[in-house]
Amino acid sequence: MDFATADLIDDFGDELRSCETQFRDFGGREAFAGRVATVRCFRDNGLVKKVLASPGEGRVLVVDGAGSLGSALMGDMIAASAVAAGWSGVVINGAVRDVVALRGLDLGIKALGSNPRKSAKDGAGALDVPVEFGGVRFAPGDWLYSDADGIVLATRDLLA
Ligand SMILES: O=C([O-])CC(=O)C(=O)O
Repeated sequence: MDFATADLIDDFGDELRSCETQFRDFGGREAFAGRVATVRCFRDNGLVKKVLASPGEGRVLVVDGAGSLGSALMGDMIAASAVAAGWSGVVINGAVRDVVALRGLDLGIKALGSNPRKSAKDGAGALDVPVEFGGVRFAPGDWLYSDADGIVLATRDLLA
């Protein structure tokens, strides 16, 4: 997959949404793209764990953790299961942990920061609902493109 988000913005302009959140890159894959699946949760990663263990088919999981840095919503075990299941990337409006190990995984990972504390696993939250942060709405089925410059969203596959 060969793209730059800056070029996509130049080429497609107002058709695209771009996220204002200043994420950090934690994964071994700097550029990633795919259709969006979503989870909304708060300091509970039961749903994140379940979804990332199911077939990813090249998609990107967008997790709205309400911006909480109080506990990690993904660590190296869950991230490794995402690689094995064929996910392209994970965007987390929240924290991760096992930062050193995450760097070695062939997965795009953007998150706000890290916290060694783990989250609850009750599975509280919602699956495949539209979520909003950084001034943009992430809807299931959208196309997401992410690289070092940031994240852009489209309603269709811009690279097709
Ligand atoms: O289990 C968790 O909550 C997160 C974690 O540490 C992992 O994915 O390895």
